Amino acid sequence: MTAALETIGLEKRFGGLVATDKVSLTLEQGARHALIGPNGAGKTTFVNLLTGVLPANGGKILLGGQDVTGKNQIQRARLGMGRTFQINQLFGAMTPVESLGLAVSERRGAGADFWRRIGTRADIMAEITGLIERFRLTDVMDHPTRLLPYGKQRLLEIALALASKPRVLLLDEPAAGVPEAERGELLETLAELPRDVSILLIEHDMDLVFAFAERITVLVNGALFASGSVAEIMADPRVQAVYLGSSEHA
Ligand SMILES: Nc1ncnc2c1ncn2[C@@H]1O[C@H](COP(=O)(O)OP(=O)(O)OP(=O)(O)O)[C@@H](O)[C@H]1O
Repeated sequence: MTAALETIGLEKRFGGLVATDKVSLTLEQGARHALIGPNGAGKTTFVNLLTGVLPANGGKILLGGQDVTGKNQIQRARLGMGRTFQINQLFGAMTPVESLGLAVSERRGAGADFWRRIGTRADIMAEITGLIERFRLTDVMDHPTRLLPYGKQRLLEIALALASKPRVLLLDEPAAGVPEAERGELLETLAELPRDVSILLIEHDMDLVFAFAERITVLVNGALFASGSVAEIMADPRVQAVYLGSSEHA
C-alpha cells in the first residue's frame, strides 16, 4: 500500500550546519508514529520541511505517493497535510463552535456563507457537534477561547486541524505547556483519533509517546538514528545511551 507520507534523503542545511541529514522516513497509512530526539536534533526543522515552511536543500517528500517537494504550504495543506503548532495559534475572542464552524464550512466550500445562515445547514452543524464531542469541548463550546483551560485550547487546536480532514496530521508537541491534571484527557482524545488519518507525533513527553505511538523514529544530529516499534526502541541500548537514559527528556 502507498505510504501516507514518505521522505527520501531529505536534507536541510543552515550555512555549515546540517539540520536534516538525508532523512528517509515512511509514515504508513493509519500510523501512530512518534518522532523523538534530544534538543536540537532537528525535529522542528523536519516538520517545517514537511509542511513547506522551509525549502529542502535535497531529497523528496511524497504525500500519498505524490511528490510535493516543490509545493508551497497551502498546496500541501490542500493535498492533505495537516498540522498543529507548538505555540497556540487560536483566535482568542472566538468560541470553539465559531472556530470549528469556520474551519468546517471553509473546507466544505461554504465559507462565509455559513455565517449568514448560521444553523441552517444541518450537515455542517452535525459535523461541528461531532468534533465538539470528540474533543471533549462540550462544556466550554460557547466560551471565548482565551478563557479556556490550556488543555482545552490544545484540544481545540487539534480539532481545528482535523476539521480540514487531513490525510496526514503532524502533531507538534501537543502536550507542551499542558498541566499534569489535563494531560489524561488529552491522551485519551489522541488515542481515539480516527484511523483514516495517519499521525506523526513530535513530543517531549515520553509518557505520551509510549502511550500513543506504535512506531518511534529517533533523530540525532539531524540524522535518522533508530526506527522501530515502541518495544524495540525502548530496548535499544544505543537509544538509551543517547537519549532515554541520558537526559531529562527530548
Ligand atoms: N533558522 C535556523 N537557522 C540556523 N540554524 C537553525 C535554524 N533553525 C534551526 N537551526 C539549528 O538546526 C538544528 C536543529 O534545530 P531544531 O529546532 O530543528 O531541533 P529540535 O529537535 O526541534 O530541537 P528542540 O527539541 O529543542 O525544539 C539546531 O542546531 C538549531 O540550532
